[in-house]
Amino acid sequence: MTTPNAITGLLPEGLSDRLPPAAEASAHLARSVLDTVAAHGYARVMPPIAEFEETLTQRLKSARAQDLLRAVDPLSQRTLAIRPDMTAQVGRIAATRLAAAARPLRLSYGGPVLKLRANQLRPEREQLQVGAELIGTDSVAAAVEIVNVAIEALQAAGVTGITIDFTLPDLIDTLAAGPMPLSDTEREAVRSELDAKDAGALVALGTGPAAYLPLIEAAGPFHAAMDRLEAIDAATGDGQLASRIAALRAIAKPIGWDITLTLDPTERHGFEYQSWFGFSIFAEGFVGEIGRGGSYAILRSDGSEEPAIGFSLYPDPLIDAGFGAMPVRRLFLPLGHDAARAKALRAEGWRTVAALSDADDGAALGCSHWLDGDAARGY
Ligand SMILES: N[C@@H](Cc1c[nH]c[nH+]1)C(=O)O
Repeated sequence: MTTPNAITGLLPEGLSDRLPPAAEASAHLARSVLDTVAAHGYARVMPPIAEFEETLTQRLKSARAQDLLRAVDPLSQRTLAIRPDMTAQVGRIAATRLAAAARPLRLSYGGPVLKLRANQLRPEREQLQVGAELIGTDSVAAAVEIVNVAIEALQAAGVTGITIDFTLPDLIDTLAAGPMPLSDTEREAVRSELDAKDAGALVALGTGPAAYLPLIEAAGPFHAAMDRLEAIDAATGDGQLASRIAALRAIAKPIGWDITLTLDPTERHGFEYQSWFGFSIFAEGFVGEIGRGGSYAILRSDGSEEPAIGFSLYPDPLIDAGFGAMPVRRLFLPLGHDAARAKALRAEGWRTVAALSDADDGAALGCSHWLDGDAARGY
């Protein structure tokens, strides 16, 4: 007979517990990011963990029905989904309950999100997401603010070796509809070959698709890649890209020398609903992105669109690596200790662990010190 999960404590794949001290480090890191964005005027919202499936998937322009963890709600008889991303929820709040609030509207959020499938880079399906959204504009000034607040939030949390990889999520669509025409099927094929950076396969698609070949080269360290992108724009003789190029340069300009900038103009992995501008955030020593952001459009109930821009951080790998950990001083209080002295020590930042019986062992309970009369003594 197999043991029921209720007894083994087995959790579903990709879901796990955070134990001490990582659970507290996680809360501390999230607090640090939220405090940084709050200092820049972003006010926190707390959307629910689940909502009607269509409100999660239809609020942002170009968002496709995603892989969602769904359940039929016995109360409403409607399909609910657990949020895989909070940006659409913030968009819903901005478009409905905060529709009359002054723009630009700055909102922040933090909480768990659930991805239906884990990937090899991130086996966890539940992830902490902390971010900020600037609603009412997706101007260059807004992009400068969002990128810099994201960097500041990570730096305040102690992260170093940050790389920002810029992308132009709707670049292929813009070029295909203008100077470098493609049919719909060609466009999909060009996208996947550019994703794979497969020059041979791109050329084999025909002359229309082959025109996109130079874009493979326009990836890498920011300034060199930007020069190549400019050359592509000049060669198509169209200047369609000129405003995007100028915008990217303006966004890059105020970013500190200690941040590495790269450009991957056709990167679209993870940029499902972002429009003219997107960026991924990497940190040295971590595989895969630790954050992502960009411009997008929120659909209002009357069918009109509102521009917005924001970023989300996924700090779990940072927490696993020890970021957010706080040095704590734990003080064991033996039976019969001086309660007033213990209270005073707590006010000084000590964490106290009071004995409940003679059998309690402070050192075994993780205390570094014990209260001996008035004094804290090390074990
Ligand atoms: N929520 C997006 C990033 C984003 C925030 N705002 C705009 N884009 C993500 O997690 O991929």
